[in-house]
This record gives sequence, C-alpha cells and structure tokens, in this order.
Amino acid sequence: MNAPTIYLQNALPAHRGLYYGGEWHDAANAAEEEIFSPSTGTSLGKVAWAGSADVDAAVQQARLGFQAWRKISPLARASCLRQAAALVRQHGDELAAIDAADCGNPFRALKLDVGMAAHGLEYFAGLIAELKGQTLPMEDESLNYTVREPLGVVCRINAYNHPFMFAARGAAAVLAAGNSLIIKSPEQAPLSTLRLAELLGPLFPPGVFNVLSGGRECGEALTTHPGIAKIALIGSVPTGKAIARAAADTLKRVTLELGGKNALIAYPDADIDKVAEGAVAGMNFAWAGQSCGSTSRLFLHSSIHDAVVERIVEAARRIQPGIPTHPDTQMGCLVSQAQFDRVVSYINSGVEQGARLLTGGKRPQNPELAQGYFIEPTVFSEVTPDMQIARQEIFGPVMAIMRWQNEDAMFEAVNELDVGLTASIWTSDLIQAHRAAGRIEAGYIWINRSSKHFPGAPFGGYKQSGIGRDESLDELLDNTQIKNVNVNLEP
Ligand SMILES: NC(=O)c1ccc[n+]([C@@H]2O[C@H](COP(=O)([O-])OP(=O)(O)OC[C@H]3O[C@@H](n4cnc5c(N)ncnc54)[C@H](O)[C@@H]3O)[C@@H](O)[C@H]2O)c1
Repeated sequence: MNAPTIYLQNALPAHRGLYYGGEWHDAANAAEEEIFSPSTGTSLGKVAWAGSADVDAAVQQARLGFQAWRKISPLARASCLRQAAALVRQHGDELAAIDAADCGNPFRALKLDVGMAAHGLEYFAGLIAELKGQTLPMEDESLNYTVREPLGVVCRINAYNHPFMFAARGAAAVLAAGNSLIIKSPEQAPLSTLRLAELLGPLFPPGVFNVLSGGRECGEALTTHPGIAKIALIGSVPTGKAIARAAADTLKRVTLELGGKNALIAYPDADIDKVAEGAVAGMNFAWAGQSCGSTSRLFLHSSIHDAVVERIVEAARRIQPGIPTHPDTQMGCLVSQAQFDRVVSYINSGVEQGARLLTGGKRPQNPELAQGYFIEPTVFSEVTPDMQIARQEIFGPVMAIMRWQNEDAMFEAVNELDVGLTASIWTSDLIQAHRAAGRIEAGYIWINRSSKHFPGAPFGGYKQSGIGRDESLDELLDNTQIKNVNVNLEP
C-alpha cells in the first residue's frame, strides 16, 4: 500500500456530524449525504447535511462563542492560531490525503496547501497588533480616537478545489479579528473540513470554530440569517451574485472571491521556453485546471506563437493524470459528473466553433482511471476571442490559445470580458511589462511568472471576479468595523 492510502485510512474524520457549540450534532431531520471519491467512485461514507434549523442552532452557538472570544486578549488569540498552524502542519499529510480522495486533486499538489494553510494562520496571528485605531486632531478641546472591533459571527462558504486550505487559511483572519466563525464546506468534498473541526475545534472556546456540511440550501440559510454579520464566499460568479442579492435584505457585509478567465500575454521578445513553461504552470493542470487563477486564455504574439505552442503541447502530453492518492500522481481529476459534463461540453464547443484541438480533449486510456472524472490536458489553438472557450471560465484542464499582432486590439480582447482575476505578462522589456500591467483589468498580475501566490499580497478580482482582497492585511481589516469615540476634555 502506498503512503497516502495509509494516511487516508487513519485520517478520515471519525465524526461525520455538524460541529457547533464545541460539540458534534446530527442534522435536525437526520439528513445525511453520501460522499463519493471522484477518482474511483468509491464511497467515503455519509455525513450529516445541514438545513435551516441546523443553521439556526449553529448561529445561536456562534453568537455565544463570539461573546467569549471577543474578550480573549489579542495575544492569546494569536497563540491559538499558532497552535492551529502547528496542528495543520503535524496532520498535513492526512489532510492532503483526505482531499486527494474527496476532491480528486493530487496528494503531491495538495501537500503545498499544508504550508499555505499553516502560513496563513501564522501570518494573521502575527498581524494581530495591526488591529489598531487612530487618533484624530480636533478643533475643540476633545480627544478623538477610533477602535477596530470584530463584526460578530462571520460565515465562510467555500469552493471545492482546496477544501482544507480554504477552511484553515480562511479561518485565520476571521478569528484573529475576534469574530466567531461558521465554515460551510463544499458539498462535493466536506471531509477534510470535518477533520479540521476535530483537530482545531477544541483549541477555541465552544461556539468559536463551527463547521457545517451542506449544499446550496445550507448556504442560502446562512446568507439570509439575521444573526450573521458577514459572508465570505469563495465560489463562482453566479453564486457570488446570488449571495450579494440574498445578503442585501439583512445588509450583511460580503466579500466575494470568484472566478476568472485569466489572460496570459506573451510579447515577441519573451523567452520562448519560459513562456511555454509558465503557460503550463499557469494552467494548473495538476488541479485539472480547477483553479480560479488559471491563465486559461493565451495571447501569444504571432512571431513566437508556433514555437511556444509546440513546446506547450509537448509539455502537456508529458502530464499524465493518475489516481490522486498515489504519491507521484502529477494530475488529478474533475470533482464530479456535473463538472466533467460541463468541461466536455466546452471541449465540444471549441471543436464545433472551429478551434484546433492539438492534444487531449478526452478521457485518458489508463484503465485504472475508468471510474473517475479524468480528462487529459487539453490544448486548443486557432481560438478567436468570440469563441465560448475564450470567454467562459471552464474550470477544467482546457487551454485556449490565440495569436495577436496589434497590441491595442489584443488588450481590447483581454479586457472585454466582465471578469478580471489574474493575468500573466511575458516580455524581456520591463518598461513594456509595467505598461501592460497598467492596461489589464485584473486584480493580481504576474510578470514573467504565473500561478504563485505571495503571503501578504492582496488577492482578489476586478469587475465581476469579486469584492474584497484576501491573503493580506485587507482581509484582516475586512473582518472588523470601526468605532469612533470622542471624549470631551473641557473642564
Ligand atoms: N477567487 C478565488 O479565490 C477562488 C478560489 C477558488 C475557486 N473560485 C471559484 O469557485 C468556482 C468553483 O467552485 P464551486 O463550483 O464550488 O463554486 P460554487 O459557486 O458552485 O459553490 C461555492 C460554494 O457556494 C455554495 N453555494 C452555492 N450556491 C449558493 C447560494 N445560492 N447561496 C449560498 N451558498 C451557495 C456552495 O454550496 C459552495 O459551498 C469557480 O468559479 C472558481 O473560479 C474562486
């Protein structure tokens, strides 16, 4: 038996209930959902499935938790977060193995999420002293100061592509700021978040760290609940819009980390080998393309187009999908039948609309993978900006390559979509690079690199790719509200 399979057997959460108020609960109507591994089709067991009565009960407990947690001193809160980081590191292989089985991303790639999650917890623990206010000069004889206070109960609703990382890292700023937290895990892959509840829940007073497994109805009940002060979503643009609309009734604060259709732009003077390497890395084939930051639409200058495409295709053919829990697997599968069907329909549309399928576009031959939602790395060339595969976020391993000659026309095509999350620019002329960065309507830009996130660097989208910035001081401050205090000093 290979290592991650051993981890998995010992790692799957013993508790399958709803975790709130420091205890495990059945769902109010005993609702359960069976969870299947998308790579093998095997059952990973059942979990309790939260509905609106469970949301009510969890919010009640989270409100009590908030009253306790807000009184804990900042340094004591920071210490809890550092202990959480240590536990995430200590149990990192198990958490990665659970997600590999549950969401289909490869163990090897998911191990990188361990560092990101633990670092996020440590980063926000270290930032706690930045929860500071200001003093303001006054015209009259008074002292005026501001303080930053927590919001109350904050709910994080997560996407399925990095389940434990989103849960653990996302908890950090919320808890650092003194809020209590309810995490709604992704319905496709709830198990690692339950394991986190087992590991991290006891570090905090009851009601501070709460976890609900559930689907859209659970998300809707959370979004409309008057006892919740803020919803932070990591998810798709349509869900972001639904949440913004539903949250309006109670005027909740909302932060939205949503999808993109991210551009990679290569100029004639770019290093051809590095562009090809960066394009493949930027496509996040390891995650079967299921990454919000994937640079899935390429704009290659005509003069280097053919040479870059040749190298991309060679590299894509070397990437073999495999069973995600095997330690050496480079690329996993899609999360569900629905996502598989969606990706296949985009591939079909690419072919029908006249793009050239250079590699992939089908299930791999390997019989070991026959029960899973696997698709080979797929590369299209001769794509035009009007095609669906150039306009829609596919969230699959599908790269759409376009060629350009006129810079203004290229930027028009880059910016004409209503999303703008990331972009990657390739050139050896740094003046040109900075000018290009200034012209792109996206929130997170790489120059001569792709894919990587940087601790402390604000991550988030322009236009419909979202509202708010994560992974940075902005995220911490977004979990607070400002109170102004004026003290009359007149005798
Ligand atoms: N910007 C980022 O940081 C980031 C990171 C990862 C994924 N994403 C995006 O997430 C999407 C893929 O994830 P997904 O398919 O899980 O997204 P999704 O929008 O389908 O679901 C995300 C979460 O929202 C919940 N949800 C769905 N409808 C809801 C509603 N009406 N009210 C409340 N909650 C609701 C789901 O149960 C799930 O937990 C892609 O668009 C991707 O780009 C963005």
